[in-house]
Amino acid sequence: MIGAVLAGGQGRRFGGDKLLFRIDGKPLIAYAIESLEAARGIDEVVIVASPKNAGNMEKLGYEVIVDGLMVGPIGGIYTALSLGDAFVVAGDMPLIVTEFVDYIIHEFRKSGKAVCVPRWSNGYLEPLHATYSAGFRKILEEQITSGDYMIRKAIERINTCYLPIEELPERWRESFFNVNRKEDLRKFPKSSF
Ligand SMILES: Nc1nc2c(ncn2[C@@H]2O[C@H](COP(=O)(O)OP(=O)(O)OP(=O)(O)O)[C@@H](O)[C@H]2O)c(=O)[nH]1
Ligand SMILES: [Mg+2]
Repeated sequence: MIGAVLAGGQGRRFGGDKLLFRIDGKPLIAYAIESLEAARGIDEVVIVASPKNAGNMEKLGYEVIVDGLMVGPIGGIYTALSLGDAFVVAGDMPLIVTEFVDYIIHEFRKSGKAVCVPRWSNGYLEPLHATYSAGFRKILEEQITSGDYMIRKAIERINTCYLPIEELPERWRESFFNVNRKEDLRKFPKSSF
């Protein structure tokens, strides 16, 4: 299983180059990469970058695959699945809990379903902290071709393994924390900002 870290955003709310912004000397995206590298269920981590970000991401020394679609996260997932089954996260999630990642991969394999995604009791999904089978690429392709870029809709079209978040260990929830604005860095415990 591939670990895919999406890096095709523009960081508009943050104000540019969010994923390379250093926290305690380390680029924001490196936190997500290292958490995935530590997961037993993940063999290799790749960065799914926009053509614009690809050069900078390669400089970090990690494997990079270019997202030529640029239609949002759905296109990043689609690109990642060209390499096989993938656990997909956003590059702006620095607090990913490795144990939670392995739990989701385990549930994905056990279920035999095309997607395994955490779900809040209000129905909200966490599609950028989820496992996707390579076969789901076909569904994503149909969805993208139709001009609808909502990942959620593609997921709801198929037989999915939903993981009820409120029933899982509470400490795992910090996995979903993502940095969208500069002030979000204040919530980041390791940061002095
Ligand atoms: N590969 C790929 N990744 C994307 C694309 N759009 C967004 N992402 C990534 O998806 C994740 C979640 O995106 P957002 O939180 O909306 O981040 P963003 O687009 O960088 O920030 P804003 O411009 O402020 O919305 C981030 O890791 C982005 O880099 C895309 O078109 N392709
Ligand atoms: Mg975000």
